Amino acid sequence: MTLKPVLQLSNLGHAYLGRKVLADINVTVESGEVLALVGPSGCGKSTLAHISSGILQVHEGAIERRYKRHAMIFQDTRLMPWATAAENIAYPLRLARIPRRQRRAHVLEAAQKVHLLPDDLIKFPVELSGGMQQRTAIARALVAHPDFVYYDEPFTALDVALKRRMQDLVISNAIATKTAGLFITHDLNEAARVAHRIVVLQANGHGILGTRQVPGSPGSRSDETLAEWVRDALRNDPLFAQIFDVDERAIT
Ligand SMILES: Nc1ncnc2c1ncn2[C@@H]1O[C@H](COP(=O)(O)OP(=O)(O)OP(=O)(O)O)[C@@H](O)[C@H]1O
Repeated sequence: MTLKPVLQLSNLGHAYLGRKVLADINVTVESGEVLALVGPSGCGKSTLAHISSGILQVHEGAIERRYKRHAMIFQDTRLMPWATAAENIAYPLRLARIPRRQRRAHVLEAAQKVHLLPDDLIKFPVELSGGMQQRTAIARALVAHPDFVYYDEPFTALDVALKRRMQDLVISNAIATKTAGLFITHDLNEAARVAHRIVVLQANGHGILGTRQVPGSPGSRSDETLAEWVRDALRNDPLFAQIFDVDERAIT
């Protein structure tokens, strides 16, 4: 029996005020697969994630979602400043009307996954470091056990060491829970580290330029293997040249 993709985008397109940003997008994400989406700035990556997740309405093409529950992690953590870390993490559980006494155990479990301590949980976002805030946002995304996660450049603003730790968190969670996802990033090193496959989106709403399978699987690749693969991709694979060659200002 062949498994059906958990997310299937067919001939998806989108325009803002008549200006085409996405066209002919055909993407599938298989069960347990993390698919990275890279492309030049302004090529429509976030728009694609917003349409796929239902934040934006589909105007052109079709989406089949076969996952049960999705979560989103953004670059901006979008934590509620008036609520403690624990209350922020518990928010999806409140929305799902999980009784208060059950929420605590779920919050503690999610906090443990991202290495937040009980002392951190009683703090407000302003009292947490940038890394702790991002951990809180990841815990909030994972608390309701999603089987699909949209990552919209979640770690772009973080320094190299912190970015790596956050990537490790999402990789280990995705492996442990077989969670599929769509991971948007500007960073080919990040894409190669967290994803099984990489899709490159073209600028000017011209659709998908190509797809590459990254050898091995996330979490099992050595730093050397990854560095070599990325170096080779940037030097010898024309698919990746445009990520760095095209600038949003050139888009007409
Ligand atoms: N609500 C909107 N109204 C009008 N234009 C928009 C809107 N949102 C995005 N755009 C434009 O659509 C294009 C695609 O934007 P989008 O944010 O999806 O690209 P992106 O690839 O995620 O960009 P970046 O990598 O810089 O985050 C951009 O030119 C952007 O300015």
